[in-house]
Amino acid sequence: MGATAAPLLQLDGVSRHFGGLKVLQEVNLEVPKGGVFGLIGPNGAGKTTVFNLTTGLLPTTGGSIRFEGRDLAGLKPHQITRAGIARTFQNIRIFKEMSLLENVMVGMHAKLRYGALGLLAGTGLFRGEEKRARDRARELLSWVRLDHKADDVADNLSYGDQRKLELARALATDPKLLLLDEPVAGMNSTEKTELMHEIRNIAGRGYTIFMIEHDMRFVMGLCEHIAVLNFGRIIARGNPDQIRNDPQVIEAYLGREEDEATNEGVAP
Ligand SMILES: Nc1ncnc2c1ncn2[C@@H]1O[C@H](COP(=O)(O)OP(=O)(O)OP(=O)(O)O)[C@@H](O)[C@H]1O
Repeated sequence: MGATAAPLLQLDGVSRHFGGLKVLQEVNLEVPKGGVFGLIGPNGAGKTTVFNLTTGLLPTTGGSIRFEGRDLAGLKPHQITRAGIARTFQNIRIFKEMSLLENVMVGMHAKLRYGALGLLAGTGLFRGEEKRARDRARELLSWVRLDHKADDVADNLSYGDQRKLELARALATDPKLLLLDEPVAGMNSTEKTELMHEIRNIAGRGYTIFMIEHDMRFVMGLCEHIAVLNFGRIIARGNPDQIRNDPQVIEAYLGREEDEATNEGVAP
């Protein structure tokens, strides 16, 4: 066997408790550099908590999280963004009264010398930088096929397009690792197919995608690697075929309420 490359993101024995509630217990997870990695699991399994710990929104109760070999403990969210990790949220957080272009430019402030407010005010001094930022924002919007709506107000977007805008804004921080929390929630099947294509292209540009998603067709169609979380523990890791056929995974999904299992079962 050849040497394996160091993972981009590594969770080592990570736990998170809320009072007596052990939401994550000794989670070990390695997200390799490149491609699309999926984290799945029943509702309440602890998936979003993994993202909240990785992005510094919450401290861990135990264990370590490393990004490019660097321990993230104690770093503030904006420092983690600067280190190269960006995310979207399950509940959309865009500025509805701003244009799409402005929303993406706000995402750039972590990297710009003069800050987003200076940019948006457009007051001359930093025009060169502003133009570059606008061009880049337009380019990122084109990656999710929203560039033709760049000057529209974000409030006018469909729910699916709002999710895509969030994705473009996360890319504006120039991340190496992009965390997507349920990217297709609320999308129709045409939008899902388009987004699958767009995420594949983004990964093809060298970004690593780490995605939480309930839509099994989407996960199985897009992810090279999948980990399954159940009651705060990783119960399986592997490629889509291995996950689909893993008895513990089938049990975790089919052992639940019938209506949930029907909507989200592992069989595509
Ligand atoms: N800040 C918090 N304080 C207290 N409990 C929390 C907090 N964040 C999450 N939890 C609890 O942790 C558990 C796991 O939540 P989490 O959102 O990580 O699950 P999930 O797998 O992302 O679920 P879903 O698929 O429904 O989004 C839930 O019981 C939730 O109520």
